[in-house]
Amino acid sequence: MKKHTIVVCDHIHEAGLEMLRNDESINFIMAADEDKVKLLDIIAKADVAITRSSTDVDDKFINAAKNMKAIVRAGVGVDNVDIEGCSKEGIIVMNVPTANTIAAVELTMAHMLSCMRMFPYSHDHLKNQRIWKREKWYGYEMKGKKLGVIGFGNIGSRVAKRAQSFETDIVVYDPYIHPSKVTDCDMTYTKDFADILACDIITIHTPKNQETLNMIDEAEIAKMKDGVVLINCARGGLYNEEALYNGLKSKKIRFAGIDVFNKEPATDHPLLDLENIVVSPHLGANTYESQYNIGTQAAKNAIEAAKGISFAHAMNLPIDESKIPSFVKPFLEMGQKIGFLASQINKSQIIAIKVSGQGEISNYVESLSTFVAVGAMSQNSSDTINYVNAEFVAKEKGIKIEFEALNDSAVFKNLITVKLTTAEGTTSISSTIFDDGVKRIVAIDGFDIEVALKGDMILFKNSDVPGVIGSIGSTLARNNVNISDFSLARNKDAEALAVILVDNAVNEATLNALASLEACLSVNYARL
Ligand SMILES: NC(=O)C1=CN([C@@H]2O[C@H](COP(=O)(O)OP(=O)(O)OC[C@H]3O[C@@H](n4cnc5c(N)ncnc54)[C@H](O)[C@@H]3O)[C@@H](O)[C@H]2O)C=CC1
Ligand SMILES: O=C(O)CCC(=O)C(=O)O
Repeated sequence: MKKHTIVVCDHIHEAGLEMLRNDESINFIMAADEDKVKLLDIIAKADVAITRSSTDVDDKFINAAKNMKAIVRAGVGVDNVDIEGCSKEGIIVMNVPTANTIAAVELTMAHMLSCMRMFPYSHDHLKNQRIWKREKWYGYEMKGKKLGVIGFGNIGSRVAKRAQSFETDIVVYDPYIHPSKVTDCDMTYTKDFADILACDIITIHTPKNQETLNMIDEAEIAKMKDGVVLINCARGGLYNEEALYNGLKSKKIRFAGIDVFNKEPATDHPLLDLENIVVSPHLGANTYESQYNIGTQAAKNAIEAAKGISFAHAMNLPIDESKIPSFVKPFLEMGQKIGFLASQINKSQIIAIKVSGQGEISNYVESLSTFVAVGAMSQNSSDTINYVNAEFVAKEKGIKIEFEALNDSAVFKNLITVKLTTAEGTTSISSTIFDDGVKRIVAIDGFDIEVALKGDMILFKNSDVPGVIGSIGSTLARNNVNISDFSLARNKDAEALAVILVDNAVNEATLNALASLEACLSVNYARL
């Protein structure tokens, strides 16, 4: 079996490392403690890399990453990843967008309250200097103050909600959202940045890019209230650091809470010399819960990307995400998984891939076909297949990719059907996503079946005679395979198909034992 190499470039949670170690198809290399120059040699072998903010994905990294299919940024911000450079080399960039949201929100609140009450300073006075001087430590209340929130995404919106419970008035600036997202929460939405500058406390939660770099500079600080409090737990440089220093020094800015710096590590930064600043060394994501979530999600996404099953939260897709409604992306991911599944059921040389869409998803069937092709061609290919090169590789291999929009389904709001034709014949799989968000297969080769699209799956086709379910169950039990879900369907030709989800990997001997059951017509095994 060809092993896929995943290199972990920065520290992630042990649970994520364990997932990489335990997957027999993964060659896992831990390089978090390697010197960044040596790392360049190591990533030359990598199919996928997992990075955090300590590893810059720059031109040196990209040039060294000769085999790289994908990079998983184990966190949100991708400002240290050259996404355009990656796209040119066909490298998919993925992030883990919500796993550390709460950690970052709560750290922001800690900074805000620390600034309002100068808490770390009074703590230091008593604890380290043994001075009891209550009259020195008068702070301010959050109640009745105006908090300006720049960026109302996952983190900003939750910071705003938490501050609201302190009876703080919230003013939000985020030109990329619908104002009702803010006004529905009884907060004020503004398009005028001056309204933010007029607040008592300002916190920023945007990505760092050309538009947001130095968003708060000398001119903006000059327009602020005297005694304003500024918080930055997003990225260094969103507040110009020199302007921030000057504002704090002159006491125009009363206090600042800063988790992030333009250049990190920042142990020698002039801001650290000031006495009206609370700092932390980029700890936004540092909770046990968040690191567990990020580590395991990054590992799962890296494994799936290495195998070509899916590229969750890909940021450089061949389609403009801002032009597709949010319901489409999970269908694209599902399409890739279905392609991958079909290629495990029908293992011969691929001749054609046809994708049909019904419902609103039919408007996106061309993009869907690219995702299905990536999934289908990844299984038995020594090439690196991704969204960027899938069409080209298919053409080279003589694989025909077709797509069509069909009339709405009588049953499903949205339905996609993938037909994979190989030298052995055609396999057809239909799938949908129900309102609960779970991706489900609803038909395989004409059998109407309902089964979740995940995990280890045995597809057992048999003549529809009594006693088959029992003998499948006892064969699996004898081979220590635990069934987690069993779905059964029949067709009009007196045949039945069982799709059995199992808890652990199934070996060749077990599959042979199933194949030898009297009524068996075929057995297939797929791993998603
Ligand atoms: N300190 C830390 O350890 C952490 C820092 N972060 C940083 O926080 C940032 C925000 O994270 P999330 O809320 O999860 O991202 P998100 O993508 O959910 O939200 C970002 C929001 O900023 C808005 N935005 C973009 N450009 C803007 C502009 N010019 N003006 C106003 N709003 C603008 C977007 O419309 C979006 O609503 C990340 O990009 C990352 O850099 C995230 C996690 C941990
Ligand atoms: O894990 C990290 O590198 C810090 C988290 C962070 O800054 C992010 O997720 O954007």
